[in-house]
Amino acid sequence: MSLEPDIAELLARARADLRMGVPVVLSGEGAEGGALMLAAETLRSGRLADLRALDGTPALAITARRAETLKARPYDGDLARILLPADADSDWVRAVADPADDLRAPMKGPLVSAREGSAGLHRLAITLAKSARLLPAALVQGLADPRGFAAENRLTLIEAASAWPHLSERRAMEEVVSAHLPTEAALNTRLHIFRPDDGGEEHYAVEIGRPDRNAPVLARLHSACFTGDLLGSLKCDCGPQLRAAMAQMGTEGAGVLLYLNQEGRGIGLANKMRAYSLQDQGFDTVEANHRLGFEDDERDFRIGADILKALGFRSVRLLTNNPAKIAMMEQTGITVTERVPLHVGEGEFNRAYLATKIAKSGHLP
Ligand SMILES: Nc1nc2c(ncn2[C@@H]2O[C@H](COP(=O)(O)OP(=O)(O)OP(=O)(O)O)[C@@H](O)[C@H]2O)c(=O)[nH]1
Ligand SMILES: [Zn+2]
Repeated sequence: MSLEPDIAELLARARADLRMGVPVVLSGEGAEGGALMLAAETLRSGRLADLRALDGTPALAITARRAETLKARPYDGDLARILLPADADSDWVRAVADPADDLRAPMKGPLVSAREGSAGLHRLAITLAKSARLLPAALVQGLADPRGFAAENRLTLIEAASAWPHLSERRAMEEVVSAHLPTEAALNTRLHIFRPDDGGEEHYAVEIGRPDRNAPVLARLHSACFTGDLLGSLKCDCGPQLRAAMAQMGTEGAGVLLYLNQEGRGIGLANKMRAYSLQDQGFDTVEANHRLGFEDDERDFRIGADILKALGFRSVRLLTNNPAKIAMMEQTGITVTERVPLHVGEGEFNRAYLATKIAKSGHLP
């Protein structure tokens, strides 16, 4: 065992740095060279000035989704590298990253995208910003000697070759603790806390009764929704779905509800509120995610399968209207013997949202 942090620990550190507005150094493979990155959302003018003092032209990396709204050319497929104009300040960078004022001030360009050179480190920078639950946009400046630069400035150094496999794989979920928790749905309820070893989000399993591990269990993969679950928001159906799922498990005497901390379909609460604000401007739930630069669903349901396996389950009767959840369960080795529909809580304020999910996100009516 070494005292040095491993790549998982370095990535956790990099996420915290980016959320504070501290730069992170990236080191690529071969022709990719090295780069300094700053998340667009937390960029401060002093740091932008320091970045400009380095050699070369910085690029603002944005996703192809965001580029589409801005009419910028995504020569790199899934992303565009916008060359930073000489007079651009931190407000300009944030305005490119954040669609809040798109309708009021649509002209940010002309935006010129880079064509030459590698976009590998720009892709890594966007992925890191996303995994820090920030807007998916980052300023990237090439560095000739990433190792030396990181050591000299005491910055976190991320090697692309070791980071990529870690960013696409899941960490093992360890159960930290469980305890009895009588609930309205069932007196015999147990709450299990699961934690990955990379400083990532904890997720919870609510076990109702003592389900047979050798038979399909009535299960629900619930994604955190602070607004719906806790505040009683009428914009979605999450709160009623959470309570109806637990009530059905209580009535049947057994079930397991996984409460996955993937707020806002995996973009985090701040970004979800940005999406809500775009919805107030007339965009639907899918369009709002795209304008922010995200895919419509950034969740990884395989985490739910991992937790089910850790609890000893192999097959489920899944309470859902979302076929993507069933597909991901099956891919991860959990058999879905039955889909149990869960239609509750439709009303005046979420009718259009639920219709959009059926029309655009493949949800079953
Ligand atoms: N980005 C974004 N997330 C939302 C919005 N409304 C609700 N959410 C999030 O969506 C997640 C719930 O997803 P749902 O689509 O209701 O449910 P599902 O889990 O895909 O499918 P079901 O199993 O059928 O309920 C929660 O994480 C909510 O925070 C929205 O307008 N934008
Ligand atoms: Zn909700």
